[in-house]
Amino acid sequence: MPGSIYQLWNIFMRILISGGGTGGHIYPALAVATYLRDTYNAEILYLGSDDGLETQLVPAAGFRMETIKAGKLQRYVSVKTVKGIARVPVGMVQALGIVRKFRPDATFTSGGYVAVPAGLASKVNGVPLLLHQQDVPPNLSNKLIGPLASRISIAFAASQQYFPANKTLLLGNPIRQEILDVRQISVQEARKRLGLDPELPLLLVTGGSQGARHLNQVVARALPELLQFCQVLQISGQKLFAETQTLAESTMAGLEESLRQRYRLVAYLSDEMPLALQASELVVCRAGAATLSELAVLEKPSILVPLPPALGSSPQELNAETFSRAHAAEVIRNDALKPGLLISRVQHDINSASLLEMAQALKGFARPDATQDIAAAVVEMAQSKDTLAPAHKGRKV
Ligand SMILES: CC(=O)N[C@H]1[C@@H](OP(=O)(O)OP(=O)(O)OC[C@H]2O[C@@H](n3ccc(=O)[nH]c3=O)[C@H](O)[C@@H]2O)O[C@H](CO)[C@@H](O)[C@@H]1O
Repeated sequence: MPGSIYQLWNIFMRILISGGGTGGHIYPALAVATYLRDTYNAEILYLGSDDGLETQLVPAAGFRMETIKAGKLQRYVSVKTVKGIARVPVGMVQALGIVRKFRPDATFTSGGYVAVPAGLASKVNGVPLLLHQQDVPPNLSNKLIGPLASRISIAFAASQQYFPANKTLLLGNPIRQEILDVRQISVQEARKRLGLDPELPLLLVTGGSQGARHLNQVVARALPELLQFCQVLQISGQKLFAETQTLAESTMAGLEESLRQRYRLVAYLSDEMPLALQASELVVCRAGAATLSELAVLEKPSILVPLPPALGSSPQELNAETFSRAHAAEVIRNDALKPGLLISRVQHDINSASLLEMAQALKGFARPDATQDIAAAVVEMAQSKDTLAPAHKGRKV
């Protein structure tokens, strides 16, 4: 509890935060950093890669940042791999210097290759490290620095199998406040605020922060049938907007205007994303960790089309499997997704008790307090400086 004496003490608390690469790694780190700063008055330094998305997002969020040369960790060999390896020792030396100078009381990392030198440099300097695992299976950087961590926070219980039980805490993924707040608004009201029909079921389609081409195309082809019984809000992803629009216009060409009105295509939603999730009856999406955590908190049933591992090293199939095994979501494999199958599944779900069943099962995955719980665990580590201090909530799994 951050009382006044604590806050006085906390003026002197310094926390190093690191995580990079995709928004999927940076946003949770920023959520925890913001909570630590605003609630515990902690001094934050963000350690990022000099060529990552964090160079834009972190200063925009108002945090001090130091950057290093972090090598990209790839499981295959290419020119990039060699260049990446060459950057590793340089980045390590830079990280060591930054940690020595800042002298943090604790470090929090949320994945991405920059987390490796941040974690190593913290360990070398005796700084306790809390490492956050967002997806069900650990990513490469977390596999590398997992053994150095004092604590590991996991988002889903299924991750427990990858880490030692005595230092693992099931705390969930940080979720932005706007998503938590939108629970106060009814589904009908959310649709109204988006200018949609308040009474017609809404199918939300999202391929994660970048969009998913195959998902976009299958949905666009299914529109003439889907629009007979629901309205569709499709988020294509910035780069895929034009091609999705062209396809959707051609498949809807013969449809009467009243049905065409039921379709809305956008490239990306920023402030309106929480409303769009809350307005939906069913979501068709990839199985990224942040998306799944948001669906759980809002109890939104979904048909998950996980990104297949062949397109990179995707943890999404395991994420999706975890949800479907608990009946918290349905799964269609990427290569099995065809317009006919999508139409029949959506039609069946919208008119059946399976939506209620999924909503009920999602409660088991919902962790609305993740940000504050993770922040509290970081503070506890910082205060005790004990690398294996007892869990603040005793929620070890
Ligand atoms: C291709 C890839 O590498 N994907 C990974 C990436 O996913 P990605 O970066 O796509 O992250 P997620 O799907 O987990 O989350 C997407 C986030 O973007 C938000 N959003 C999305 C669309 C939109 O229009 N507006 C908006 O605000 C969602 O609300 C959510 O908060 O990081 C995740 C978390 O480590 C991993 O699980 C994914 O496997």
